[in-house]
Amino acid sequence: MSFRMALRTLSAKNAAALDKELMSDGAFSIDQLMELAGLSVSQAVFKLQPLNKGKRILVACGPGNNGGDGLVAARHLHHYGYTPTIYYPKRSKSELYQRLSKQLQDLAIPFTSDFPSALAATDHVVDAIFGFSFSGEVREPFPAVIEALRDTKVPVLAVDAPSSWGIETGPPGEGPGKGFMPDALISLTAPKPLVKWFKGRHFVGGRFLGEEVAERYGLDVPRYEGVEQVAEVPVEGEGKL
Ligand SMILES: NC(=O)C1=CN([C@@H]2O[C@H](COP(=O)(O)OP(=O)(O)OC[C@H]3O[C@@H](n4cnc5c(N)ncnc54)[C@H](O)[C@@H]3O)[C@@H](O)[C@H]2O)[C@@H](O)CC1
Ligand SMILES: [K+]
Repeated sequence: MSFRMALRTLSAKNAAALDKELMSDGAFSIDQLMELAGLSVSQAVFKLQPLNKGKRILVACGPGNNGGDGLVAARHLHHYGYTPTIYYPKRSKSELYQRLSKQLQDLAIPFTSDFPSALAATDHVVDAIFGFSFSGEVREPFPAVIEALRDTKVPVLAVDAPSSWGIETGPPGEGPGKGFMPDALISLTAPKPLVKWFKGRHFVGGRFLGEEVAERYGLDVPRYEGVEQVAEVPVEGEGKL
């Protein structure tokens, strides 16, 4: 395979443990981590879809923290000059999500319940449906959404994982996600084992990991340039992160 670099990966179990540790011993709040994760996602969009190539960004959000990253990214994208639209069919009732949604509403960012129409009228899609806690068969209302993402010609950026892929096992052999290969992926904190099957542009974001924690979890901290919140994983032979 020509693409994958030797960045060490983080299993779903360790990703959850690391999150927990950052929010206990690490003294981070979920809001902070999500803000930094979403900021990274917005910067990956900026690299993939410069403003002069089309400003309409459809952000598909799932019910968990992966969806939260999408909500945060949409807010940043608005401030960069994009026109985001949110598809968020299973809204979390938690206070954090209500605040993130309110912030978007105050910016007059539209929420849609008609995913196919929104997809037909966008320049880029952010797949923030499921991340490292996805398991089992895709439940309603998401199968049709995953199928639409699989079949669309609009470029798709997946957040942390292509939604419906197994975190350790990669592309599903059946179901709506069979054959789904997003154009780009942004891994948060560290790539998950599924990256070994991913073909496309690959970024790492979530610039909050210190060397000591990274070492303990057996991870590499990517070489972020200057103020960048994302680092692109180079094609093998093009240099090392
Ligand atoms: N340390 C990090 O890297 C950070 C990661 N964050 C994000 O948090 C994500 C993980 O968030 P969560 O643990 O909340 O989980 P996810 O957002 O991955 O998904 C969990 C949600 O999806 C639902 N779900 C799971 N399997 C399903 C299925 N088969 N069909 C339908 N619904 C299903 C669950 O009921 C739950 O509501 C990461 O992937 C990343 O995007 C950030 O928000 C914070 C910092
Ligand atoms: K995703």
